[in-house]
Amino acid sequence: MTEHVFTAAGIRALDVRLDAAGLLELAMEEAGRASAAALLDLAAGRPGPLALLAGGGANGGDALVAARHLHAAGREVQVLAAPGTHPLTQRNRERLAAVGVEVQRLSAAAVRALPPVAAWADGLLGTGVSGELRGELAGAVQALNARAGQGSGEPVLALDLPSGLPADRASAPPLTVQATRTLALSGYKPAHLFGEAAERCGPVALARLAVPPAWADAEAKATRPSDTELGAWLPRRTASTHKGTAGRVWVVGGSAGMEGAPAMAGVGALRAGAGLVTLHSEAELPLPMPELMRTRHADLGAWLAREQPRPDALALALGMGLGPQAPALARVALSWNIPTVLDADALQPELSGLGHSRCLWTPHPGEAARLLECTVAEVTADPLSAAATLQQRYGGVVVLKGGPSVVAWAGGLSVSRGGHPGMASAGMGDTLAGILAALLAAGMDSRQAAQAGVRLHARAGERAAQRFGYGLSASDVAAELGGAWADLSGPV
Ligand SMILES: NC(=O)C1=CN([C@@H]2O[C@H](COP(=O)(O)OP(=O)(O)OC[C@H]3O[C@@H](n4cnc5c(N)ncnc54)[C@H](OP(=O)(O)O)[C@@H]3O)[C@@H](O)[C@H]2O)[C@@H](O)CC1
Ligand SMILES: Nc1ncnc2c1ncn2[C@@H]1O[C@H](COP(=O)(O)OP(=O)(O)O)[C@@H](O)[C@H]1O
Repeated sequence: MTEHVFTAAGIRALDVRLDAAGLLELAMEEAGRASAAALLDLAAGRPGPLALLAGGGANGGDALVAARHLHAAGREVQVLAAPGTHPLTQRNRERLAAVGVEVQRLSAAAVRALPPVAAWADGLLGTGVSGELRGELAGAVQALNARAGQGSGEPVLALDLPSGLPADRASAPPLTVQATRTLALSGYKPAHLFGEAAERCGPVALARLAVPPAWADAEAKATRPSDTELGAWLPRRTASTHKGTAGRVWVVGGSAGMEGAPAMAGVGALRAGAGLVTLHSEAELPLPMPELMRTRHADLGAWLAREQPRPDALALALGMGLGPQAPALARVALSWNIPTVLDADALQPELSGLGHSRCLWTPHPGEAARLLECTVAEVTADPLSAAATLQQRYGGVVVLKGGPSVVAWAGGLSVSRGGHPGMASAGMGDTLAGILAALLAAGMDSRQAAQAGVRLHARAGERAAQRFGYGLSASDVAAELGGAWADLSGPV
């Protein structure tokens, strides 16, 4: 099932819909029940009470509901709460009192004074945070981090978000809760997925809540498609498929000293099912697999100018190690209007506006910063917005690579799952460019090819990491593509 990624504004809009339908209170009840279950799981095997911290807003309401469910399950709870500002939070505080649970006033001193606990729930602040933490919440968060970080072993479950962490950004302010785990409510937020913010969350689990899918689709900023959905898009071979119909890929790249990049792209294309892969270069390229074909050109520009796009299924991957002539060659390739992946040296600002519906741009954050004429930090602080802006400026479909990668098309965004930190090594992006070209050559549309190709690559990385760990190389990842394909779509 598709998961959603919401900004804080998206959650506010969703809450307005829930409220209008009389469902917001039920959603808080569900959030609290899921939080109680997640806290029990985190505390499993640890002695002592469960401590719940509640802020004044709806995030605090979730914590108070969780406390009621834990109490009903026979667990000892210690509840520290700020005065309720949200009506549902006040109501749940009254309900907690009615079942006999005492609520202490939240303060840093009260956090420090609690006896050893089995685990903490941080329900101080969720998507409603604005600015740096202030007042008693700042003190309480410092006291919590000090306790949990001082070898007490007391784990912290963040409800929706670690308090103080803005939902929409990958960067993190100096003071936020450092969570052991986070339970995302309704959907993921950008902070759960990217950069330093994701590190403050720890591993993130999702509690969907009973939100109608159409509302989630309407209010989400991005989706996170499941492997089953992506696998269903992958092309299927039949007994009558032959190499000419499986898809033909031309890789155009390489220059003196950069001979490996197009070769890696070629391997990626072959391993992703392309029937015929030819490397075109002015340089003498290595052939890491004898199944690859290679044509050396005296002048790539003159060759491309003479060539006509073939009528048979053909996709281009252009730019890997190509050097300064890449943008001029990319211009010619784009004028052919055939499925094309532009990578590495072909990712240049002068190509702005030239993308078409069958072309993919595959920048890493450094290349994205060059294309957007901004800093890398600006790209990585908000990868969803950066990918959307790139798509608007360049056209076609954009794959902003990273852990995770973002795919942007006209009118939509998706975030990839999985991958492995060992994939931060040379040639990994070249392999991806080849995979994407193979999927385009097999007839997939560019949006689906981008989403499925990025996940195939990430899945192959996960599989290769089981064997090679951090010593992962792009060739190891390519070798796992067949297995990754089977994981997504079942045996071929
Ligand atoms: N559909 C869903 O997913 C559902 C989500 N739900 C939950 O709702 C949560 C969002 O709740 P929310 O909008 O009430 O905001 P929330 O995070 O509690 O913060 C507001 C409070 O924080 C305070 N405050 C703000 N900044 C501050 C600062 N820097 N330093 C100190 N204080 C600061 C602010 O005070 P004020 O600024 O008003 O003085 C106000 O009291 C969401 O994360 C999820 O947990 C479910 O319950 C229902 C369905
Ligand atoms: N930490 C990570 N987690 C998941 N995937 C990653 C991670 N680091 C890098 N990758 C993936 O590896 C690839 C690296 O691409 P790129 O930087 O272009 O490599 P190169 O230019 O060396 O070929 C991208 O597809 C990216 O998504």
